[in-house]
Amino acid sequence: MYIVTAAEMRRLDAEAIGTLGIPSVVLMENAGKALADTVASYAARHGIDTSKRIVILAGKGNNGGDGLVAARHLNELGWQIEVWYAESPDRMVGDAALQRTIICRLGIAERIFSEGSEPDWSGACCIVDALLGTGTGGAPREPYAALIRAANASGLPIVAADIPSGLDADTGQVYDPCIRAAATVSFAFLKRGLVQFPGAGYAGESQAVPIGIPAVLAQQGDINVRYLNEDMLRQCLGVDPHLSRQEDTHKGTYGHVLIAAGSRAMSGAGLLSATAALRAGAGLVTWAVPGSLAGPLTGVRPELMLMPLDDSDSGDWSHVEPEALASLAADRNALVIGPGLGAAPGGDGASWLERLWRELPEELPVLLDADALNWFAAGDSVTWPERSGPIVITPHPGEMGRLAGTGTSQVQQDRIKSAGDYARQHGITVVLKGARTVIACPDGRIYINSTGNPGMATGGMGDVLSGMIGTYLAAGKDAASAAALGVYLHGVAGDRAAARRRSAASLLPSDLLEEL
Ligand SMILES: NC(=O)C1=CN([C@@H]2O[C@H](COP(=O)(O)OP(=O)(O)OC[C@H]3O[C@@H](n4cnc5c(N)ncnc54)[C@H](O)[C@@H]3O)[C@@H](O)[C@H]2O)[C@H](O)CC1
Ligand SMILES: [K+]
Repeated sequence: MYIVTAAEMRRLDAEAIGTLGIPSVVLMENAGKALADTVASYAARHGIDTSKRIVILAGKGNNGGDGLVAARHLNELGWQIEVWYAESPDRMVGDAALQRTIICRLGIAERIFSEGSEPDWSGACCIVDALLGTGTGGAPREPYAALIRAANASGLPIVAADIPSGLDADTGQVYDPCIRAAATVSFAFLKRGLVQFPGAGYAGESQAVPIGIPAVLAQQGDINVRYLNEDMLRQCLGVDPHLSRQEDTHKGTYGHVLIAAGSRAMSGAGLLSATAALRAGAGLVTWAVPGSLAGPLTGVRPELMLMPLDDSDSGDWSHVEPEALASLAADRNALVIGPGLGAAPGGDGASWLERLWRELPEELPVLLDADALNWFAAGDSVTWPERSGPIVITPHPGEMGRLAGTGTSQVQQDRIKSAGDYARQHGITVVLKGARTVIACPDGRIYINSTGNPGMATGGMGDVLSGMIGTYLAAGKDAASAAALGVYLHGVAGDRAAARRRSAASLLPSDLLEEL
């Protein structure tokens, strides 16, 4: 499923009309009919009393035109319709003006909004928001803003056409005000703003509906952001989300993961990551730890191979030589480094990592997480080493902000762009964690995850994810597939664990290990 920006949508729209010759009014008809169908199915599913009026809020652009088509189809169902224009409908042009003429001829009730005259919400059962769509720029101006505020204050369920009015279609940022929709029907393709927060929270249940723009246009048109679900994993990435195994395989088939993680205060981070690697299906997992921790950790997880590295009794990585870790990596299939490492060796973790790069096998896939990212970000160099093996990083927004030198809030303002730009510029795979994790590949492909829940916002969840992706890298999957598979299944495990506990709040990373 493709996810587009407003500009990409306009381009595809223009190609469908100009190159393929599909009349624009046909697209509008399909959009409006899909909007009416969504309203009807929403009303049926939620037991809405449709003997009351449906208020259709229409702007003067084509989004308003879609609303008028929906008004006509809902009128056909025998529902009471009242169209409220944000501004004089005489200002409508083209297809939208045509729809308005039809509405007039049908005698459907229409009013123009102004201060002091607003819909009688008490007589209404739901609202259709067809005020502003992808042709909008900036915060809604008056009188659109007042109408949006009034609609939100009505307490009625709102079904939005294409995007909730007031949402930035490209970034997921919301202007003040923004429609709080119960459902959003997005035409042809999902818009980026619907799958990134806070926008995703304003869109309610969102879905894309076909309106006659062939998907092949998106395929040919360099649209490289996709929604990550099982179909996408199978069809685009060629991976089996159920991880079925061939009979004729052995532990070597599934790879040997080396996890470099944990320090005295955060040994659990390493244990979670290494256990997740096992549960994700690794053939073998070696957990490298500062030597003075090895005693108490021996046997805590019998399947793990524990490899103590000389730490001069520090209990952390400050005195572990990178060359000692690199020598362990020699016959392993992937390295995960970062969870719970603690303070940087000699206060200069970047130099430590540089020494590590020099000694690591050139083709070994490496995943860097947590403290390893902070060590790198604190260094002078902003370039990642050139290696034949892939590099995957799994930052949360704070770590991403430090790496990119921009700060957390800038990252969050446009997560897709932040992760995408960094991946392309540095030639590495970026997993930007958070609600709707973004996976960005060096070749420009981007996947937005569809699984997971807010119960996963708790310390240790990232450690589980890094171990899982490490396993898929060790099993020979390319970086994009390993990252996408790990992120997707991590979310599925979180969703199952939350359902089993009947509580997201009480979810622990260890619960996910049981679900894997
Ligand atoms: N995707 C498709 O192929 C189809 C999409 N359709 C619908 O068309 C809209 C986009 O229509 P457009 O006319 O370009 O823009 P809008 O309806 O979003 O309205 C823009 C309208 O509002 C004015 N305006 C701009 N910014 C503001 C603002 N901040 N505040 C107030 N007013 C603003 C501007 O002057 C315009 O007049 C898309 O979302 C779909 O719903 C087609 O119907 C079917 C094909
Ligand atoms: K809208």
